[in-house]
Amino acid sequence: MDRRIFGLETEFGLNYVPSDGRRLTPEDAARHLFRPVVAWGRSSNVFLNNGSRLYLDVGSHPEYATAECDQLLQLIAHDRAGETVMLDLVEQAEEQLLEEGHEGRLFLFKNNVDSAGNSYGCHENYLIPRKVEFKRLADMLIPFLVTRQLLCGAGHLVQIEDETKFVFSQRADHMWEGVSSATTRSRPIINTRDEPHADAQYHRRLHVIVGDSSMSETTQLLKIGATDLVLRLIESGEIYHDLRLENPIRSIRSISHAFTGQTVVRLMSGDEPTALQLQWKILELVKGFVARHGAHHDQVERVLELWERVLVAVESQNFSLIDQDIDWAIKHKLITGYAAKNNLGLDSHRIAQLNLTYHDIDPTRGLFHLLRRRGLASSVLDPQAIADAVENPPATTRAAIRSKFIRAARETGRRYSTDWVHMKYEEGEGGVVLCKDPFATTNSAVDELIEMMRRPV
Ligand SMILES: Nc1ncnc2c1ncn2[C@@H]1O[C@H](COP(=O)(O)OP(=O)(O)OP(=O)(O)O)[C@@H](O)[C@H]1O
Ligand SMILES: [Mg+2]
Repeated sequence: MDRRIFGLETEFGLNYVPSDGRRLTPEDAARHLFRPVVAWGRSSNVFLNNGSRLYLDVGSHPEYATAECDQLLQLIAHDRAGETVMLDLVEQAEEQLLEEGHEGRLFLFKNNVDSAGNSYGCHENYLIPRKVEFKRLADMLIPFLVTRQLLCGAGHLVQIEDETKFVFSQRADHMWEGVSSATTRSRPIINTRDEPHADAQYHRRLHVIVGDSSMSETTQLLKIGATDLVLRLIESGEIYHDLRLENPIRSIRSISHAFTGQTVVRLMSGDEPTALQLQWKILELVKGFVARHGAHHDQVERVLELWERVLVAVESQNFSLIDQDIDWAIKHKLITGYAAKNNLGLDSHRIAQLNLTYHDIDPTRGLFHLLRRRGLASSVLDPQAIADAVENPPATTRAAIRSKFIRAARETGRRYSTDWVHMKYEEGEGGVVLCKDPFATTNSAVDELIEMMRRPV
């Protein structure tokens, strides 16, 4: 697939810390956070002008799902825009709370585990051709996803047999199955719920729920860029080695916990490569594929260079090669440096605090953002691209149609509703348009609805 639709869903951790001793339950804090959203859209589940979806499910983890994107940097910009949207809500909520006599701060974390041990996700969505047999795709993709934590884990602290250890991944300990249709009860690596948000005859939406959220744009680039390349290789139908794992869930955990890349993973074929060897093998296959077919976008070389550099860094245990680029390595340097300087064990409360504050999305408070300002963490985007993505949809996908529709409805004050594929005008003669093609940027039937809205009822 030459052009692919991508979307990223991020659930945030939320914490309210009162300075007047008056606590709020997480649900209450989330409700306060979403008050302006409900005022704007009469619901806690809305689509914004930039084509994204902002919502609060049951519970207290606000979610931002990017609009459909078809380019890597565009996707990263739209994901970062979600942080800006959330920060704006935090500011409004804190003011409102103060007016009601609550003095305190709201914290939002782009991480995957809260202090009570609950996990929440960062889901990746990839449009794939229906004709690729799903079982074959999953068989090939899962070995990559299980070992992908070497490339893009967010780093975490886990207690293993009385010892607190630094591990690769936040999500690894919270995955329970390889492939299934559930997302919460039994968390699978790949979710098979078949909702393509596109023409089901030709397309599927692959829903990957195993990934850690990324603070670093560079890590995000590698995470999505490498996965897209592996998907292209699978989609091509070219020969691929049988790398099926005997026990993906056992492997994902042991790889994360060992934090060496040297964990042996048993394959169904009987082979026993290490996690690193598996990654080298997949990188070699992808490089061969790119050499034969050429790069399909201008970031491919950058993705391959980063991918290789991470594997060299893990193999040589020389993390300085990647400690400005990859979340786990940036965080590992921060934590081990601080622990050594202050003579603290990894089980110390202050170290746990660093592990959390790394993910605080507030640019003045969050440790990742602090490191970036000091030149100790790289980025890939021009900040203007993020500001643009807060206001505007990707111009190259269906999000442009949705955005135009929402703007017109709000300008005219008409009643409307939308989801990923439907645009519905709910007044007068009204009507609903199904926009099945996620690559389309215009739709004449939607334009007619807009015309209708502009006419007096
Ligand atoms: N045809 C498509 N192919 C791939 N991704 C798509 C397509 N259409 C929309 N998306 C993306 O899929 C994501 C859907 O997010 P949403 O949160 O609505 O997902 P969901 O599957 O309904 O999950 P849940 O409601 O359980 O969180 C968005 O990021 C969106 O941009
Ligand atoms: Mg979602």
